[in-house]
Amino acid sequence: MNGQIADQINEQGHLTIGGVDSLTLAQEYGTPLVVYDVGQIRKQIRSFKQVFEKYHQPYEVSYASKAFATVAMYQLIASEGIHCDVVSGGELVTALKAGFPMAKVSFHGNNKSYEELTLAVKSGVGTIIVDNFYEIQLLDQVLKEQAAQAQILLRISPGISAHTNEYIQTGQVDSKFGFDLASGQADQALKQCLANPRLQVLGLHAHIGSQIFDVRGFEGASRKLVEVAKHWKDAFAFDCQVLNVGGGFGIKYTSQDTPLAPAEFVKAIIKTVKSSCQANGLAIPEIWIEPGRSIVGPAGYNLYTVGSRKDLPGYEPFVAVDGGMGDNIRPALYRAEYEVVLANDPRKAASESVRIVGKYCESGDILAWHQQLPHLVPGQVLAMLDTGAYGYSMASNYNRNPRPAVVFVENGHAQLVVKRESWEDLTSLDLPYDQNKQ
Ligand SMILES: Cc1ncc(COP(=O)(O)O)c(C=O)c1O
Ligand SMILES: N[C@@H](CCCC[NH3+])C(=O)O
Repeated sequence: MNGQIADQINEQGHLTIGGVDSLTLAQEYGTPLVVYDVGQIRKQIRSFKQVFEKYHQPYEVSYASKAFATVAMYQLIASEGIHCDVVSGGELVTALKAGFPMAKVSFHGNNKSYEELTLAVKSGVGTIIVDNFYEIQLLDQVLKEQAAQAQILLRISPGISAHTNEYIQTGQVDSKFGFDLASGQADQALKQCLANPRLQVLGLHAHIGSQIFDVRGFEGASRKLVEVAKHWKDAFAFDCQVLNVGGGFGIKYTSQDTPLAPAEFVKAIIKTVKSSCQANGLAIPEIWIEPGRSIVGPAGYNLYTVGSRKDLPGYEPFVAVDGGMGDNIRPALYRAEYEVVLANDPRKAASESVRIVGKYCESGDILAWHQQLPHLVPGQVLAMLDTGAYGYSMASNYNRNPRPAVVFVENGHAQLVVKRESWEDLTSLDLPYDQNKQ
C-alpha cells in the first residue's frame, strides 16, 4: 500500500481526507472531484514560517497562487497571514473578491497588459515584479495617469538551469522571463527605474523553475542575486532591501521522487544569502520565497469513478475514469507521474498493472501509467494523490467537458468551494451566428 496514506484509513477500510471518508465525498459531491485537506496546507505554510522565524527575519512567504487560485484559497492564505503572488488580472480579481489584503500581493508576468497594470495600481497591489523594458514604460504611463507610485522588484534571469523538466525551467539565460545580466540589460533597467520618481525599487527577484529536488540551483541563484546586489551597490549606490528567490521546491509524486523537505530548501537559501552577504560586506536583506506546488500539491486529491476498460492480451489494460486531461493536464503535458489508490480499500493487494485513462478524445489522455491495483470494475472510486498543484488551475473544457467541483475538508467537515460546472455553463458565453447578416 502507498505509505503516504497509511494513517488515512477509517474503520471501514476506506481512504479518508481531512478526516472525511472519500467515498462519502464522492457520493455527496459527485466525481470527478477535487478535494483539499486544508490542515495539510496550513501545516506546510507554518513550517515555512517556522524556518524563517528560527533562522532569518524579516522575511515573507508568498503563495504562488497560479498553483491553485480560487476565492476560498485566497481566503485560506489570508487567514495564515502570508503574502501571495498573482500573474494575471484574473488571479488579481479573484484575490480582490476574496478580500485578500492587496498590500500583501506581488504581481508577476512577462507581458502584463495596460488594463492589468491599471487594476493593480488602482487596487493598491503591494509589489509589482517588473520583468522587461516594455513594462517599465507601461507602468510609468499607468502611474502618471493614476497619480500614483509603485514599489517594485526587478526580475532577473540568473543564468541557472535548474534540473527539472525543460518546460518548467525559468532561470536559464535563454528564458523568456526577466532582465538578462551578462548583456547589461539588468543594469540598464535599474538605472531607468532609479531615475523614475514614481518607482521605488525594493530589490531583486529570480525564479529558476519548478519541481526542483536539489538545493544547488537555489544556492547558485541566491549567490547570484547577492552578487548583483553588491554590484548595484557599488555601481549605483543602490541598497537592496529585498531578495526574492522565487519558488520551485519539489514534492514527492511517486516513490521514485526523493525531494528534500520544503523547509530544507529554505534553510539552504537563508544560509547562502547570509554567507554571500557577509563575504560581500552587504547588510542581509529581507528574504522572500514564492512556493506554490509545495503548499498545495500534497494536500490535493482527485476522485474519479471507474467506467469502461479495454483489455488486450500482451498489453497493459486501459481503465477509463470519468475525468482526465481536462482536470489534470500534467501527465499529458509533462509526462508527470502520480499514484492512484482504490478509495474503498487502499490496502487491498494489487492484482494487475493498469493505465488509468480519461474520457477525452486523445490517445495522450492518460492520467497514470503502470498503476499496481486490484482488479477494477465500473463504479469503483479511485483517488489520485498529490494533485493539488497545477491540476484544477490548468483545467480546461476540452471536448466540452465541465470542470469538476472543488471541496475543502478540515477537522472532519467538508465544504464545497467551487461548484461543478454544468452543461449549461459550457454554452453561457456562446452566441448564435446569424448567417443572414453576412
Ligand atoms: C515567478 C514564479 N514564482 C513562483 C512559482 C512557483 O513555483 P512552484 O509552484 O514550483 O513552487 C513559479 C512557478 O514556477 C513562478 O513562475
Ligand atoms: N504548471 C507547471 C509548473 C509551471 C509553474 C509556473 N512557472 C506544472 O504543473 O508543473
